[in-house]
Amino acid sequence: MNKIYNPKPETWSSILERPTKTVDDIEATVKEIFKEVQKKGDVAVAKYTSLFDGASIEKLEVSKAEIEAAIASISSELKEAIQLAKSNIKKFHSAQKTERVAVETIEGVNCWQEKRPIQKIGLYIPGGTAPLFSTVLMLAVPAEIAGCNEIVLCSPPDKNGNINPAILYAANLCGVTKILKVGGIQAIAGMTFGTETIPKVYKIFGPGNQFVTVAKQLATQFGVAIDMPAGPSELLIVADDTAVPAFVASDLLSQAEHGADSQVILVSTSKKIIDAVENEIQIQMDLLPRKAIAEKAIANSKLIFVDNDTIALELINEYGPEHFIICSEFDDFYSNGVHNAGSVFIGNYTPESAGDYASGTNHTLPTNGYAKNYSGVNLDSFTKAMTFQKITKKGIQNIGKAIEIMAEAEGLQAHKNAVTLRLKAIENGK
Ligand SMILES: NC(=O)c1ccc[n+]([C@@H]2O[C@H](COP(=O)([O-])OP(=O)(O)OC[C@H]3O[C@@H](n4cnc5c(N)ncnc54)[C@H](O)[C@@H]3O)[C@@H](O)[C@H]2O)c1
Ligand SMILES: N[C@H](CO)Cc1c[nH]c[nH+]1
Ligand SMILES: [Zn+2]
Repeated sequence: MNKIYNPKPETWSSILERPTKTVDDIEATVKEIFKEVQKKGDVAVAKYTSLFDGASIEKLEVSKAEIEAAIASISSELKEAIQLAKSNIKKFHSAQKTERVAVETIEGVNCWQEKRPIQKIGLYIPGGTAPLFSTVLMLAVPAEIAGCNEIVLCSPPDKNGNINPAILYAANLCGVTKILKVGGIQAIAGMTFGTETIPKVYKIFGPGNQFVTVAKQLATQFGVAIDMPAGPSELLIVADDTAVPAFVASDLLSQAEHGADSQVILVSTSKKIIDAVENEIQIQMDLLPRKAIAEKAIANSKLIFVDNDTIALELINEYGPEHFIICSEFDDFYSNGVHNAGSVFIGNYTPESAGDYASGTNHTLPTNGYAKNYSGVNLDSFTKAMTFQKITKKGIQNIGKAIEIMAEAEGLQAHKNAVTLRLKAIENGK
């Protein structure tokens, strides 16, 4: 890991640069695959599934028999763990429901806002190097609460053409309506244009590698909404002498093991903690089954010493991490002062893994600095806010003159007439 002491603010952006490929590196491939899927549908999907996943798929859609076999293969221990996580995710996301907002802005002018579910949605569940069935819970549970009625799920098949049984189990448990064996760019293209087998959706959700993330961004150019760019995982920890080095190292490794392009950063006001964490990382990393992956991410990662908490907070807000862990005596200072982070974890007993699986918060979060302008997935991600209004005769009299004057000033006579005709009708006793 690179240790950096008191970096100057003008060097922060280069020090904190993400190790991910840039959009430009990937865009040409994404565009080519989109074009082909749009033109050739399932044939193109099959071609790219064979190329990138090494699988030859006869039937893209997962059958009932495959789902039943998956349910039977899951241990009762895992089923119980999934149930506990689902229950907490459901509790936290149900509490995010907002009431209908209704206001009489002026006598006779009634305005209100109501939420409506997005009817057709697509969920992308990563499966390249680890089958992230926990992501099914994070997306399908709030989708069900919101009332989305068509929930399509895409996940890459393994070489034998199968999706991991835990993904199928969780999808079935959470009301997914169609499961398709397709991943990567070809899955996002399929849900964008629709193919013979993959339904076209209105909004695509879910994390993925850089190929998936760039594909989701391209999908928006074809009229499909996306949740946000949720790419390779990131974690920034701020720790002082009250932190436990072994805990801090375990958290950093938990996100490093996602992928070689994950980024983990420690910011500290204590040189002692930096050295102790560095030592612990080496000890713990050697024992990990995914050591080869974690090692690459750790090689890119940074241990940064700063003189005080004010500088640390500025640097953290400049970076905008997906996950932010606070292990500091001054946790209120950091939690009140952080503006740019996807999800915040406070205290020595709040590992990031809790949010990944079971505490109840959502783990689909903005990466690559997008925490500066995007929220993570939440209940509102699955709804649209629609406004309504009903105006009485008294109401149009109250606002009519203002509308006429404003329409006239914009040079829009027809707008003005729509009010004038009504005001005259009221004057004439109609
Ligand atoms: N931000 C979040 O909320 C969040 C949550 C969970 C996971 N993640 C991230 O999701 C990612 C999952 O990545 P993954 O790779 O394991 O699974 P994935 O399902 O995202 O990607 C696998 C697919 O990528 C495609 N692909 C691979 N190499 C390619 C190439 N050279 N050209 C074109 N397409 C190619 C293949 O089609 C393959 O099916 C990780 O980076 C992890 O950190 C992020
Ligand atoms: N940490 C990931 C989000 O960046 C989510 C996840 C799923 N499973 C384990 N972790
Ligand atoms: Zn994780």
